[in-house]
Amino acid sequence: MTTRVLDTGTDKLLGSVTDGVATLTLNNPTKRNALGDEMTPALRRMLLETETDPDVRVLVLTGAEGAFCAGGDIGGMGDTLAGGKTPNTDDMISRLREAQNTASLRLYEYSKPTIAALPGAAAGAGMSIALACDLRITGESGFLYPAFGAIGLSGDFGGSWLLSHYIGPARAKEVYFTNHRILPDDGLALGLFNRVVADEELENETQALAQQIADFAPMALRYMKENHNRARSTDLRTAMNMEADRMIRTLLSEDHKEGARAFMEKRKPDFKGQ
Ligand SMILES: CC(C)(COP(=O)(O)OP(=O)(O)OC[C@H]1O[C@@H](n2cnc3c(N)ncnc32)[C@H](O)[C@@H]1OP(=O)(O)O)[C@@H](O)C(=O)NCCC(=O)NCCSC(=O)/C=C1/CC=CC=CO1
Repeated sequence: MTTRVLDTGTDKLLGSVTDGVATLTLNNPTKRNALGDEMTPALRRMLLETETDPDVRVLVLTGAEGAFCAGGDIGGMGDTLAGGKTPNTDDMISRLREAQNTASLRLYEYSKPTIAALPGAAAGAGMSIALACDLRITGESGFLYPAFGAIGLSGDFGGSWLLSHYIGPARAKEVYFTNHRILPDDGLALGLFNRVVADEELENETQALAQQIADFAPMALRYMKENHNRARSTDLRTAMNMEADRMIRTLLSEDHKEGARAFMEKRKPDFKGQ
């Protein structure tokens, strides 16, 4: 096992790569890892950097010291979105759109599998970011919590869209309207959590799952993700046409040849990402 530390440029975001798995840790524990002025641009940069890093096959996003992320920093997010100037609605909308696109949308469209690991609260934009990941694994102390309603806000970072798609609009609206905390067992039953594990097992279980996925062929994983993401916005015929297109591309790949050879030779395949 070899671990490479990533230079994120700030101690508000920690990063490392171990055997094909990049782990980014939101690190602002006195504020439950709220997104602040240093963390958000670092996250944006590291998502781009890890996506293009050929050593990275799976991304894990987590939080330090018992929380995932408490969303925007309540004390400072208005000023940040105003760019330190007198608030101007259009400018603030542009800045928020940019922030959402470079976090939630980037994660949703990230060309490699992503896993959110929740050691505690994923609240506000933190919940949205967790929902933008492909898989969610939570410790017993983890939960999803909109938080917006409690402070007079409507919601951002794609949480409304994602939750509505995952659990249906009526249930998603109720979660938002009543500011309901989705605890591990409920989240598991709703299909929002893939796994619930003991808090002390969260890191190991997440790395084991990530490692299992990282052993698969990167091109196949990328196309699987695209097939599933696009399925939401298309009809069956179009979805099957796109499946066929991606299937043939993987069929012609070196990794498929290696996979087929390994099957015949009754050994584990060694996928090179070609
Ligand atoms: C449910 C909680 C996340 C965790 O509850 P708990 O574990 O009981 O912890 P607390 O005692 O409440 O909090 C510990 C300390 O952390 C501070 N803190 C927590 N969240 C934030 C935050 N978001 N911003 C700033 N500081 C925060 C809290 O004040 C405590 O500090 P002290 O020890 O000094 O007292 C719970 O903390 C909670 O509900 N938090 C608020 C969630 C929330 O409303 N988030 C914002 C939603 S809006 C949003 O996300 C919007 C944007 C828009 C702009 C840009 C970027 C992103 O999002």
